[in-house]
Amino acid sequence: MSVRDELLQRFLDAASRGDEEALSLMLSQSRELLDQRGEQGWSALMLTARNGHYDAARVLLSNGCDTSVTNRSGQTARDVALFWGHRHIARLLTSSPGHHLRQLLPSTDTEEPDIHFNREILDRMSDRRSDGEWLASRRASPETVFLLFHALSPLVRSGAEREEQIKLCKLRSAAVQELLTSSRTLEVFLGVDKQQQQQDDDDDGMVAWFALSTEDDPTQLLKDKDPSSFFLQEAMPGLLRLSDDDAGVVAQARSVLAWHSRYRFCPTCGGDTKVEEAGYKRTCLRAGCRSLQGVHNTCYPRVDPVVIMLVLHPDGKQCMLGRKKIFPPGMFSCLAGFVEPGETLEAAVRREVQEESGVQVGPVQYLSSQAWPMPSCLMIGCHCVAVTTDIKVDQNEIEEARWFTRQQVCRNAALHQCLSNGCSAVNGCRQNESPNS
Ligand SMILES: NC(=O)c1ccc[n+]([C@@H]2O[C@H](COP(=O)([O-])OP(=O)(O)OC[C@H]3O[C@@H](n4cnc5c(N)ncnc54)[C@H](O)[C@@H]3O)[C@@H](O)[C@H]2O)c1
Ligand SMILES: [Mg+2]
Ligand SMILES: [Mg+2]
Ligand SMILES: [Mg+2]
Ligand SMILES: [Zn+2]
Repeated sequence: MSVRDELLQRFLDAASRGDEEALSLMLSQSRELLDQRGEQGWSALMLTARNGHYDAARVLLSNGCDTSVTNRSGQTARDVALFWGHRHIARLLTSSPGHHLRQLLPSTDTEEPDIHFNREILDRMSDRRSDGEWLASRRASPETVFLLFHALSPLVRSGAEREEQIKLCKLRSAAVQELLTSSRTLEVFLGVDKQQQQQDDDDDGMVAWFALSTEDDPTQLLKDKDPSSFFLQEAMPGLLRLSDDDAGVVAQARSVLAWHSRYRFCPTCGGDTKVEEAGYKRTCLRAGCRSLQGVHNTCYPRVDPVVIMLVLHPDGKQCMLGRKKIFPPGMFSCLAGFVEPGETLEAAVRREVQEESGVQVGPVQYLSSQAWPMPSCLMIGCHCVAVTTDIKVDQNEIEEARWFTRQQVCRNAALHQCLSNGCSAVNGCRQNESPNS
């Protein structure tokens, strides 16, 4: 027997006996022993699992041994532990695969980021939605703010400070009298100004905000109200040009209005509906409809959960970005996809990444979320770590996906910033550079 073989035999014997001290000492002198295998392909970890030596198994794990290897019968150390009835060791080995991958996930101990569409300047005061008297008094108050929408586009004007920025037109009661009484107007109570609320806790002092959606031809409306105002043409990237305060209000208003525009009839029986709760409910008008018995989510504004994930390479130095065919040239983004019924966020992340890029994902970690009012998604941002690295895009949805280094992404972060601030040169920026350039 060679010196090497003799050393390996002594190492495997120590594992069989559960001699932690001997294992630690031998590993400190000769690390390559860790995953070496002896007769029938048995590793030291398998031998500790066979003989129920929990602490010795932990010594091997803390040295980073590979839990996925199998012996000649195709068993992993966990299989061996289960076969011999050592369930505590099997549990130890269950929590270990992917442990080193989990360490690649960033710390979750960070502040909630200030993301476009997420700022809430209004207290929604949902308890007031059925208080007709109070709503009528707010509607009539000269302080009340009305936002006007047509075909889901808000009425805006150019920002004073920066040319690329746009501002919501905040109309007062006198300017919208006609609209308020028109059957072609839909009204949604959005809430009251949080800042004003803090200064003045008298109910009448509250500054209420409403969204009004009009079916009327906007040309005439604009001429009457404010000649410098206009209905925003395209939601993307138009809505990115709003300030964070305005964007938060639009996220709420646009999502609710989009729901009204798509759910005019009862989803249960197809009957006509009436709007209730200040724009937050549609109730079926057909007597006997099942939706009138008990509480049904079909009567309330819908939100579609979508996972959006940054896939980290197992080397910890790269991440995956992809591009859809419909993206402007040069634009890459995180992969994303709708959560399906009966699915957890983690499962949705793994499935969408696999479908779109062919890459298998291990650990998944939630980061933060974003309201996405096109028309009404909740983007659920996650980090995850890949356990395979070969990319094979689905070709239907994703045209290309690649691994990018940290430097490549950082170089383009400035461009992203530029996009989220509503840079007027967005198209130029996106076309001129890609994360790979
Ligand atoms: N990086 C991004 O891709 C990104 C960024 C910001 C926002 N979003 C939003 O996320 C949403 C989902 O992303 P995706 O398009 O990659 O999803 P996806 O990968 O699940 O694919 C979309 C397709 O899934 C089907 N689908 C399944 N459930 C659906 C549902 N509830 N509504 C609509 N279609 C459904 C449709 O065929 C649709 O074409 C998009 O609407 C987009 O507005 C995506
Ligand atoms: Mg997708
Ligand atoms: Mg998909
Ligand atoms: Mg999908
Ligand atoms: Zn019905």
